[in-house]
Amino acid sequence: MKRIKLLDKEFALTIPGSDIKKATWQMAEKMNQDLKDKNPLMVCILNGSFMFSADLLKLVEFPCQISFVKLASYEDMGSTGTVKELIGFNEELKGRTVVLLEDIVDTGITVESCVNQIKKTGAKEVLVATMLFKPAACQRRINLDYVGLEIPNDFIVGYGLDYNGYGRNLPDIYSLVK
Ligand SMILES: O=P(O)(O)OC[C@H]1O[C@H](OP(=O)(O)OP(=O)(O)O)[C@H](O)[C@@H]1O
Ligand SMILES: Nc1nc2[nH]cnc2c(=O)[nH]1
Repeated sequence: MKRIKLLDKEFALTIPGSDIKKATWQMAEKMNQDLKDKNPLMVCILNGSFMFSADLLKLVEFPCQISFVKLASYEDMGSTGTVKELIGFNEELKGRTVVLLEDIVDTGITVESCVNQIKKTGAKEVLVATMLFKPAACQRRINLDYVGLEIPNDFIVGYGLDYNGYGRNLPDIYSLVK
């Protein structure tokens, strides 16, 4: 099993990029059926979702607008429990179908906070797409409309996810070696 070192921590390859690619195709296929007449606003939640959003959005075949928000709740290797909004929405969301694009739903705190905020704007519906989901870590009752891969409750890096800013560019996903 391939291993890498980022700062003081060691990580082992657990999800190859080929598995991520396959899951992305499957999500896009479902979205192409569900969203073709909805003219959605696709919202990439920065930073982590930049790679997933770019790969997914190249595969969508329906008309859509694309925007970005920047939220942060994770520090070092754990959730702080609060979501900081670093860059917010500037679009009119009233009456729109909004699709949030996340790299990972872990505790669910980030996505829950974002969905609640958008609902208050009068959006018609808010859908959530996440490449990765940790069911064993999730502390919130949230509806996930599109899930790429369910994963164990381990700290991971790669494909947008970082350890103190490092590792986001890796095309595969690596798990912390304890
Ligand atoms: O379900 P949760 O426990 O809320 O965790 C999920 C969030 O954690 C990561 O963001 P992070 O706060 O690390 O910011 P980043 O995207 O800039 O890395 C990830 O991109 C999600 O937005
Ligand atoms: N890097 C990283 N960020 C996260 N944000 C929420 N869960 C994780 C995780 O497992 N790894």
